[in-house]
Amino acid sequence: MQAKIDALISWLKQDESFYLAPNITIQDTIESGRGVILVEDSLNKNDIIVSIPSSHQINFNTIVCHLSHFNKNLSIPSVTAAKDSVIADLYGHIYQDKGLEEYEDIRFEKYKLFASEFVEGLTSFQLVSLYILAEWILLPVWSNNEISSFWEPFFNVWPSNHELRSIPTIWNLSEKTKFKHLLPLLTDGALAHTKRISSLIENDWEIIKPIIIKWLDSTTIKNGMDINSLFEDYLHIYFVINSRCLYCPIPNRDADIASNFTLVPYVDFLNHNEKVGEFCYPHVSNKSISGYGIGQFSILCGDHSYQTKKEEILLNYGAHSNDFLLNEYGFVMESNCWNYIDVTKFLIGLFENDNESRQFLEEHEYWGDYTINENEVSYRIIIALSLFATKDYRGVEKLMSGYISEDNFMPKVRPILLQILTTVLKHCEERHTELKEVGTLPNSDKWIISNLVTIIKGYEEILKVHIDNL
Ligand SMILES: C[S@@+](CC[C@H](N)C(=O)[O-])C[C@H]1O[C@@H](n2cnc3c(N)ncnc32)[C@H](O)[C@@H]1O
Repeated sequence: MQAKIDALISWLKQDESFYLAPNITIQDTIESGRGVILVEDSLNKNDIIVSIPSSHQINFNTIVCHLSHFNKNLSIPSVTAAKDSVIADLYGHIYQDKGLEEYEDIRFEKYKLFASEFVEGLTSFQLVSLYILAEWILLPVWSNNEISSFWEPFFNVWPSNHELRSIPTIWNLSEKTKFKHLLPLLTDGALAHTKRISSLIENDWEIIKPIIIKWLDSTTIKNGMDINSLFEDYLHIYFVINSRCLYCPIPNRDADIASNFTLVPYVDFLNHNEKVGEFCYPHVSNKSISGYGIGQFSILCGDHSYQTKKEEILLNYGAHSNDFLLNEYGFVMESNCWNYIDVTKFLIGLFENDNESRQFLEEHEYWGDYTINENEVSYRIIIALSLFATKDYRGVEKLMSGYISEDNFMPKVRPILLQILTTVLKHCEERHTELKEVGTLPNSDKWIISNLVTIIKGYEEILKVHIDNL
């Protein structure tokens, strides 16, 4: 890996606006993969840790610039206008180094399929995954390994399939996974999340698949590649993007919030910490020194300064529960204050034969979305249980409006809540035992099972706190 990281840094140094603090390095561990650590001196508030030029980021904007080098008909004026000479120079150097003539680059042929209207209609996820599939997986086959992508040093430091194997959507959608049997062992919250991402991924695949089929049909020597193997590659690429992308406004993509991201080498080595607002923070300078792209992306030191050698430099990815982290990034935290339990299924069951109460809660927008975290049982639960316990519609309306306190209802709510929490805890304990058993089976993957056990333990801790307090 060190050689690949050295190659990445040399590649980044091609652009003189690249900056890397001299006192940091990458360490690679089994627990969290690559991460950034301090090697000497200190890093203090607002110190720049790393700063990456536009030219070396992958996003909707830079991809369109690269594609338009190969496809002169592809033009999105606000994006492509400024880049022509810069990108032409860049490819000029690449061909010179390889001793190739420009016409020998197969991409002039293959990228004709990128019509302007088609590209403009894509989301960032669709374009970025399609482009990476072409540059990373297809280009070596198309060119018989003679042409490598400009982005190759970046691709080379991305996680392998094996490193991303704890992501449930991969168990759900891959034909090659060995972990489908683990899907029923997910919590309800995690499984709902898996289904949501799965349908997004399948939807995106349907949009980009016609292009991939045309590419396949026009490729004579396929080296065993077919649409199914490319789906597996796409799935891998999707989660490389998903687990490494950084929020950043992308001009012309503002209608779709999920399209506002960029992939930033080296910055994407920063691992997550649950504390919000304490660690590093990003800064995007709109001035695009490279002449194209969305701007220089920098990471600066936050309130937490670094004085100790080997201390890991961390970033907060957001206030995410373990169910979320597992689904989006394929890891969990031993202790995570953002964990919560969705107990909607258990509460809704109470109203099975009580349409009037259900309707009342629906009308007042208190039906469903019942959650508990380590600090509180949500107010929605208290409202629903107050109604269930008393059928006092007027009283509950006053409670909703804040005219009376929940203390009026708690004597009746408490025993029902206790019963629900005890039932949920029993379910968790059974699941915990089941996971331990699955973990002892030959060929079980200890790391994935331990991730699932950590999620259940987090649930048990939340439940026990509230059961003890009731
Ligand atoms: C943005 S990347 C960070 C760099 C990554 N470790 C690598 O090897 O390239 C996000 C990925 O890092 C890993 N990761 C991040 N924070 C972690 C943490 N606190 N514990 C374990 N793994 C973590 C997860 O695999 C996640 O998908």
